[in-house]
Amino acid sequence: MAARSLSSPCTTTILLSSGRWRRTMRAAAFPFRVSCSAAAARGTVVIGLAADSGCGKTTFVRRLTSVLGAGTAAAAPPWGGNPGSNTLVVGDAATVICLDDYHSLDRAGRKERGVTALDPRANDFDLMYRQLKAIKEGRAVAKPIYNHATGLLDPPELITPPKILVVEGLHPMYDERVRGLLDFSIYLDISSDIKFAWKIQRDMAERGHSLESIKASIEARKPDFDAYIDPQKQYADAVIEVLPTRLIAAAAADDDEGKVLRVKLIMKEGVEHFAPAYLFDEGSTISWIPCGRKLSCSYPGIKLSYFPDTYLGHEVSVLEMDGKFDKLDELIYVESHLSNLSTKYYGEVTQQMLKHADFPGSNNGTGLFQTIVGLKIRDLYEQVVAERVASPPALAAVA
Ligand SMILES: Nc1ncnc2c1ncn2[C@@H]1O[C@H](COP(=O)(O)OP(=O)(O)O)[C@@H](O)[C@H]1O
Ligand SMILES: O=C(COP(=O)(O)O)[C@H](O)[C@H](O)COP(=O)(O)O
Repeated sequence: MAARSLSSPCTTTILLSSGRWRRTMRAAAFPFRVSCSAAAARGTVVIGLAADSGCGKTTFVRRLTSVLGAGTAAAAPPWGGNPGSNTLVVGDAATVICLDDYHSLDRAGRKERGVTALDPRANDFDLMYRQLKAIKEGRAVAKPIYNHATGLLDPPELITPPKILVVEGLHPMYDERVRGLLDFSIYLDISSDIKFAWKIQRDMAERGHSLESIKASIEARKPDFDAYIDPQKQYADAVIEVLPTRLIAAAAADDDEGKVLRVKLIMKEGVEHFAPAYLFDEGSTISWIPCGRKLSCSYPGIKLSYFPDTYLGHEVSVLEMDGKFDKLDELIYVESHLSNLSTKYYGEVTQQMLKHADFPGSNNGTGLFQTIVGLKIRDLYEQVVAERVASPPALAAVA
């Protein structure tokens, strides 16, 4: 079959995964010569998104790819790919890979050994590191696929270096070497009761699991979550923490099944290319109830806060929103009091939120802060590229 070039100008070698895949690759091969774009040759910017299962990674990724891929094709699986692929390609702007693809044990293997998917022994961090490093340096890789439908490891798929690579999953910040490749990292910290409500609703509705089996799986995973997933938040540049509301008395809030949320955007100070967003006055401590003539609020209202704090030993700025919006278009009133949003035009946050009003969390701080983080990531990428254009890396670094 004739070789096809995906794009020009630079041809790369493919970094294969294990010997097992090497054999599969020879048989199936990829019917094209692999190339990378000039932007990728300058180095891919790598973003890590960590959270436990059912904590909203997929939902965040949908908002993020909308911001990053504006004006390009909608996110789609790789060209000619495996239907079991977990990868999303957003034109040449961004690619999102799921780190579940680096499970070294399939579902049966985990069962046999009595380990969960959260246990590092069920994951191949050496391969994860080698392949992410290769992509960051502008080389394509043949990444394995973990098929969530079958629980098996499928033949690999080709990942060419995008401008922005988002790696989402359970462990993007667990391995020191992988962590060192991240240009920016986010952790979604969802308090237990809310996480359980989200996961139960998703796994029953979309995955056909029974309530009992979901509860059993949550219990079985808890020790590994505490040991291997939760500690990653100390490394995150931004943490989105989702907590029960403080606007309603605890008992009444429980009855409401966590429908009103208090959400914190915890932003590390001193991170290169990342200037934390703020409310009214940078560095000050503010508490603001915006409800009134310009913002409609039904019970229990909305409270926004902004303050400096320390988080796991780091200086941070925190934006907090408790409550929910009644009318999303009125969010512009709140947006106009926020600064350092990295928007390209007035009202871009509100426009993004309106565009995806049907996504979960669009009426509260989860959607608002995910959108803001998405804009900050776009801005970080643009700053990195501007710097590289001004001072290109040595050719040896990307060869
Ligand atoms: N901000 C949110 N508010 C309410 N429900 C949410 C929110 N984010 C996610 N969910 C729900 O939680 C479930 C899991 O979300 P998902 O994005 O699939 O998580 P993950 O990819 O981390 O497993 C989905 O059913 C989704 O609707
Ligand atoms: O923890 C996760 C990630 O899931 P999510 O996509 O919810 O973050 C899954 O349990 C494992 O990857 C195993 O998958 P399975 O249980 O399907 O074999």
